[in-house]
Amino acid sequence: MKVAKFGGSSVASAEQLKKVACIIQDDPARRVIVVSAPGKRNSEDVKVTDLLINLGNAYQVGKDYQYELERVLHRYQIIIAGLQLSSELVNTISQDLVQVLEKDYDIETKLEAIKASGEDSLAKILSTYLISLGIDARYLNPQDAGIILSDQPGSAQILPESFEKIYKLRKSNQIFVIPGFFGYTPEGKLVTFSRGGSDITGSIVAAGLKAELYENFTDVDSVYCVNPQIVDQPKEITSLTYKEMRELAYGGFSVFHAEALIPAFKAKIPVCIKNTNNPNALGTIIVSEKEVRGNPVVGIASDKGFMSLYVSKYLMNREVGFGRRLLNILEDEGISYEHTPSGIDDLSVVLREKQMTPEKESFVIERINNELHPDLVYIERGLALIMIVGEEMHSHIGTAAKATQAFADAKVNIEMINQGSSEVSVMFGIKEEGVERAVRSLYNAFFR
Ligand SMILES: Nc1ncnc2c1ncn2[C@@H]1O[C@H](COP(=O)(O)OP(=O)(O)O)[C@@H](O)[C@H]1O
Ligand SMILES: N[C@@H](CC(=O)OP(=O)(O)O)C(=O)O
Repeated sequence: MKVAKFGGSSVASAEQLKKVACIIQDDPARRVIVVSAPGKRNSEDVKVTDLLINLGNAYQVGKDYQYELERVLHRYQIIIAGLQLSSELVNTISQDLVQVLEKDYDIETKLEAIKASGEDSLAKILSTYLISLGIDARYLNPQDAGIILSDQPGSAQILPESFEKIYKLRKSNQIFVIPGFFGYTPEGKLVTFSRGGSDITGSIVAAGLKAELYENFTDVDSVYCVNPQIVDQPKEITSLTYKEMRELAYGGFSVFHAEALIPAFKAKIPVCIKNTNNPNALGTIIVSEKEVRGNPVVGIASDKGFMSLYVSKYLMNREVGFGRRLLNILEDEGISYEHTPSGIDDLSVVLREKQMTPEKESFVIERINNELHPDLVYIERGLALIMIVGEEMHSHIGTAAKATQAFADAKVNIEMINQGSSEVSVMFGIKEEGVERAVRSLYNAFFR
């Protein structure tokens, strides 16, 4: 049994959904299908999830939301017409959405339900289409599938009791179409994962079903060793380990959600990234262990939007509890941190920039000054992280030297370096404006 997840680009139009139906029909083992909401049809287009967020925002501020509602419904209308399905389906979807808007939910749950309706409606459209082709398919709500999540709206996490429930779906011979991106708390409240979270649903369902394979269909032939938007036609990665993919996804390989690997990894389910527009291409397979490749670096990931909180105090190394008290101040503000490169008398805390609003920033700085009495404290915004990743790095001499030379060649200053103790990755912090130059130079050093 295989679980196939189709991302937003794969379900963006009737033409794409026809390809999806062919892929499902091509392999009888593809028994559970997870779908995203319709994504962009071209670079100027808007994802349905973003249209729904606009609709929710209009509703929340008490604005007339008819325009936003029409834009969402129009996307479904053209898909439904293109698949030659009854226009009744548009009415049902429209009624469902209006019902969510009118229901007596608290505002947070309502916004979550509006956001999740993109996946839900698309799953209904695809299952209806598959039935029209004579396939024994059925829409399955995540609650009925057994997807039970923690009560963290917008960043929910799977609860362990889910997996046993999902396993029961094996009994059926029908093809299930499950909407991705959301689930329910044990109390029955709808909650979503973070953005891009349909990948997580697919991984959870594959783990629960103990599937032989989790196929993740997207719009590229494989995972490339570097973002194809930065380097033209980069080398394809045929196989990589869960650990490598986890690091690369975290580092900015947006092709797969950074949190999506854990369920598949724990259940030892191989993951394959494939192209809906070219399903015969081999794709990229993600497994526990792979053969020795010879190149210590498998991929180079980059991401913008970080900042560093720098704190310096003479004899910091001897002050018991300094780090804990600093991190406590961030915890009190609900801020999570990514890395903490440190020296003898100084410590930097690297954070996602959007967490630190200007109000939080002045409050945090004031508390650090009052409670920790540092010699110096400042914030540097506009940072990017670049990660070079590869399981073979630990047995290769000179990888970091080659990387730092590549930064020098690109005339990019390295602000910080962090090598994880597992030696699967080395992370470099630089100013955002140097990212593309540095990534191209690293690509030349390791792959050309
Ligand atoms: N290293 C990489 N390899 C392949 N694709 C990448 C990589 N880094 C970023 N991407 C981007 O990820 C996109 C696919 O992810 P996404 O847009 O989330 O797909 P989907 O619509 O299937 O969910 C690709 O079109 C590509 O531009
Ligand atoms: N539709 C949701 C979830 C998702 O996974 O989408 P996509 O497959 O287009 O990344 C989002 O846009 O965040």
